[in-house]
Amino acid sequence: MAGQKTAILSVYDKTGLLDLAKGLHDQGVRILASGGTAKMIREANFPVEDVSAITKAPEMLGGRVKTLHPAVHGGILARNLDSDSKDLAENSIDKIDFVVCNLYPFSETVARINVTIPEAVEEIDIGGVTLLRAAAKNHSRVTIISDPKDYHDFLTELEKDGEVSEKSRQRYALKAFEQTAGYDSAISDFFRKKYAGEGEQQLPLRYGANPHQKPATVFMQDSQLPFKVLCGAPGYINLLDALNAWPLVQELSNALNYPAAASFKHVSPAGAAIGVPLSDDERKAYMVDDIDGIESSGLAQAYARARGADRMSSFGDMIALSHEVDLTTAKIISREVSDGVVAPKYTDEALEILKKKKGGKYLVLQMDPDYVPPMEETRSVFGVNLRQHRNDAKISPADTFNTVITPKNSPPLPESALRDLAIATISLKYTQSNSVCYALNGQLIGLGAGQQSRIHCTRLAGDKADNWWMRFHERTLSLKWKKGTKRPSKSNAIDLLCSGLVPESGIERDDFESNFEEGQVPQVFSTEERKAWLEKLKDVAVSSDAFFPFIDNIFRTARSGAKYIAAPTGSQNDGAVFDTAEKLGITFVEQHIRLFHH
Ligand SMILES: NC(=O)c1ncn([C@@H]2O[C@H](COP(=O)(O)O)[C@@H](O)[C@H]2O)c1NC=O
Repeated sequence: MAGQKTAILSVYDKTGLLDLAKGLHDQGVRILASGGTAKMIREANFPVEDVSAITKAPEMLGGRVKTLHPAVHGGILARNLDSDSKDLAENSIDKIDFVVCNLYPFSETVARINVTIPEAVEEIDIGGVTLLRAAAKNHSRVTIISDPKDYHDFLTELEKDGEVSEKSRQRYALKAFEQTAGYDSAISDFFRKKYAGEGEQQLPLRYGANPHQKPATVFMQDSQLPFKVLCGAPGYINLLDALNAWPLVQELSNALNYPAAASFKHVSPAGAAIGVPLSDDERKAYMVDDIDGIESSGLAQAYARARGADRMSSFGDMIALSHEVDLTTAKIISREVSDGVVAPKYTDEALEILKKKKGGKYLVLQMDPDYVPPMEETRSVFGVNLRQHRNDAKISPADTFNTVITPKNSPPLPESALRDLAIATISLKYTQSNSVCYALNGQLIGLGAGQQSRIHCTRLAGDKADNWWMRFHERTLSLKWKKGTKRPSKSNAIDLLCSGLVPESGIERDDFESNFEEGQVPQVFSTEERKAWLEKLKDVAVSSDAFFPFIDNIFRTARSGAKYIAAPTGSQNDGAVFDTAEKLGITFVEQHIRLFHH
């Protein structure tokens, strides 16, 4: 019939099929359908032709080939071009105007327990995906309906206007493209689990963020994982830590030309540092004074500093190291409570030590140092996808801290200040926001992460910096431990002493005292002693991941020896913030890039 439109129907889910067939018939549309679809329409007494009426070929191979034929796809893909019309005419093919198709239930099938590969294979829809993609490709002329929920609106529009608008065709085409994309990704997910070597492109994880969150997995879509597991079995949070800690040390090392280390907990650094040589007091405070050869290993000194920044928070850390792990560094790690380490390389002897840790369960990851992540990063939260350009802002001591706001006519910042500002700022780039970081001597000394208010970050980081500094007080350095006191207990007792929280009496006091030799329990610090010692903390560099909204932050940093502050500007209170810094003798540098991280 001249001018008659043609629809091809091939649906697994036959919901609403008869209403659709009736509606199409009422509009004078010629209906072609594949086997089961045609059968159902025919049994309801609506006119329908088998696809074989145009293909002149039977369905074959048990349904593997039904609609895969030039008579179908020529009819769908032909444009309104003379050359296409000529091709169709020469091959006696009619144009198809509407395609209605939904696919074999692959996801539902593979979700069944114990599904076999042959069962899954038979559920891979070929002809349907081809129908969807061909019709969606040619949506400038063809309408593709892939969702039974759209039958009603489609028919209503057809009845009203006698055709489907361009806008509707675009919307339906997009839906079809999304469906084929989702379908293909379900298929590749299934076969990745079956065929990709474990640890190559994918890796099952013990569980997700919590033990009841199973299953959990890590995978790459079209390439190998950028790390190898040399020992242990990573958990979900281990990998979140490792994949934040690794770029942090890589950036630190590249920016400052030193080996770098980070000690991560819950996706924020507890410590980060470069391998600046350690003083005798630092070796004592960081509990590495008995490590032979530490002075000749930059990496070991970097980790001693990173771990030493906040020993309590580093308990059970995920470590990142920028360079090949040597014996000295492995020795330091081997006696700390730690969950795992990521590094580009390990010497044989270092690896041997690490593999023995935690009864052979210590996580050792080898990172590909040449791995470059894609510029776009996507995550899904509550079923909703979020995509952004990666934070590829480059922070360097030479270029990032040149806009000195106060004092006016400031001389150039000393190299040590530029180094420490860079360490603090690069650390913030990989710290959960809000965040403020204090740094000195090539290492982070106090970090306030994940607070909703900036002053709470500034206080938390400042209190940690104070605590760190109290650990260098002579009394702390010369504590007399009871024989057998374990390193974590020492760190806890030191933390209590240094933060001024030792109670006067009671079982907590008894517990504190139990760490020391008889008659050697340290005096707590008096208010005057604390004040006098903290006044000696100087030249501290402070960085903030966003502007300071109030001057209280500046007051707080000054109490912990701040001499340099780098922060973005843009607050209504900028003027007051700068003035306060100037009054307190602090050099305030504008750092132009906001560094929120989540
Ligand atoms: N092989 C083919 O040519 C083919 N053409 C369409 N299908 C699918 O067959 C199903 C409909 O089959 P039936 O009409 O026989 O119930 C639809 O899910 C459709 O996506 C096919 N099946 C698999 O690829």
